[in-house]
Amino acid sequence: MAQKPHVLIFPFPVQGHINCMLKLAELLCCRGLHVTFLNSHHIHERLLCCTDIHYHFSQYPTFHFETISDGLPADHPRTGDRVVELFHAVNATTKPQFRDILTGLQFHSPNGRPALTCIIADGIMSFTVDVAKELHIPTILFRTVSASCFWAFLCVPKLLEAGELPFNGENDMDKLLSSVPGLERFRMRDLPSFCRTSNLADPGFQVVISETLQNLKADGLLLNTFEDLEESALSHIRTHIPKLYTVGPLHAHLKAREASSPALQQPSSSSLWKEDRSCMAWLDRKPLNSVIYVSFGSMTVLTRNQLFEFWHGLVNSGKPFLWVIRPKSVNADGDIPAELLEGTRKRGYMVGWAPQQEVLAHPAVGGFLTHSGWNSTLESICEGVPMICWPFYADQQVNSRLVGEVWKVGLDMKDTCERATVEKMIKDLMDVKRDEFILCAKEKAKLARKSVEQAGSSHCNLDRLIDDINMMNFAK
Ligand SMILES: O=c1ccn([C@@H]2O[C@H](COP(=O)(O)OP(=O)(O)O[C@H]3O[C@H](CO)[C@@H](O)[C@H](O)[C@H]3O)[C@@H](O)[C@H]2O)c(=O)[nH]1
Ligand SMILES: C[C@H]1CC[C@@H]2C(C(=O)O)=CO[C@@H](O)[C@@H]21
Repeated sequence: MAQKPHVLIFPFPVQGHINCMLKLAELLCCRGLHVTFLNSHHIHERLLCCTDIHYHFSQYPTFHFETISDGLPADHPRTGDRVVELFHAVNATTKPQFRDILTGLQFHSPNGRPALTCIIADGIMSFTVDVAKELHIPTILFRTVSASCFWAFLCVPKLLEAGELPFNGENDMDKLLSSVPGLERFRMRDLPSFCRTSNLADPGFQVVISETLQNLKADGLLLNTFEDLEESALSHIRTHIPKLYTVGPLHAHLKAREASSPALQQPSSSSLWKEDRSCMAWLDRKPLNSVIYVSFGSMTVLTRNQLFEFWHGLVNSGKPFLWVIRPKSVNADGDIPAELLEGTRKRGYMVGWAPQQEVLAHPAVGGFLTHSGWNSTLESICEGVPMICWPFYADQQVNSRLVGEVWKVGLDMKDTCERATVEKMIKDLMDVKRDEFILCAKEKAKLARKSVEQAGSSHCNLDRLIDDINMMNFAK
């Protein structure tokens, strides 16, 4: 009998990409596939120190970790404002090492793993396709952003042709885009932050656009979304990439799988910071739907002014709040006004990192003030928790527009965090307009659950992906 396929999964080395690609890895292992998960040394050390990931994955004899350099020194902050440095380092250092690793895995390895069948690599590292092609290994790319964001990136050449880009200052920020199908509900303000430059040679802009166009060369594209959520963007993408697999929300997909297989362990954390679980006991003492949960993800950095505007807004809203302030995520020190300390002592709770999925599932949580990272957005949708969005960078500007304007499951606070706005939006989300948001949020949560159940679209698409990988294995 033929051996099971062997897939190399290779994420871009940041938290938001690791989380969903590990879930995919686990889903493939559940189906008996061999998976080698290629982490940066830096990420891997952090996972080992903050989680029980090794123990968790030891339940899958077909799973293996390998590591590679990300090219940056250990003390580099790897934050969103410095992501271009990470791109350059990966290209200069990781890319040549990747070729060596792939060559090593091309044939049966001494520890019994079969030769590689295919690669599932992060779509922001399209060099993987070129290296794999040289070795005749098929590659499916996994882009970890929303389909809508991916579509917006794909449309950039058309937006340039039509003169809607490049960005020409703050004037046209609120005009609806009109030249490209599928972007009718988006303004310049809602395009990925990398588009906010008049310099077409800007390194951030260059990287994401050229990477997106390179994605068309792969043998398929995986997205962490589901058909009912982003129908329009998906149908447009399919005109360029017919082999498209929507298998999300991956965290819910894995949860559903685990619920139906009692032998499997509960999901494991893949956090790069130690989760402070004391917030769960704090939530247990709060009334139903009363708490606003605040987190800006793993890459956002706040100025002192932004920190204090949010803080005043939260305290002035009068609502209990649970706020994740990641270590080293605020560019500020100095004194804290007494009224903020007092308001926090009465109603607030702060942690350095939280078990976010559990927090969002807690009955006391009534709203989420988020940076609109795609994982956070999907996690909130799955729990039916309405959002206030304050996008920081990259795809987040697109996601927050989806939340506020397309799905109507919350409010888009984009480009301001003035304290009065924060206070008003919290009151609107938690009280004044709560019913309308909850109605839409519950509906989306239902659709998300349906997509990952037996016969749901994401469930079927995962089957199709595995069938296609099996075909690649036979053709090897
Ligand atoms: O206290 C916390 C805060 C976050 N998380 C988890 O960390 C992940 C954060 O991911 P995401 O919400 O996507 O944000 P980023 O960390 O900022 O992720 C990067 O990757 C995402 C996927 O491409 C992009 O959408 C973002 O813009 C990009 O910054 C989520 O799974 C959260 O559950 C925790 O477990 N505990
Ligand atoms: C690290 C960030 C820059 C590009 C990546 C991305 C993408 O388009 O794939 C969007 O936001 C972040 O997840 C990534």
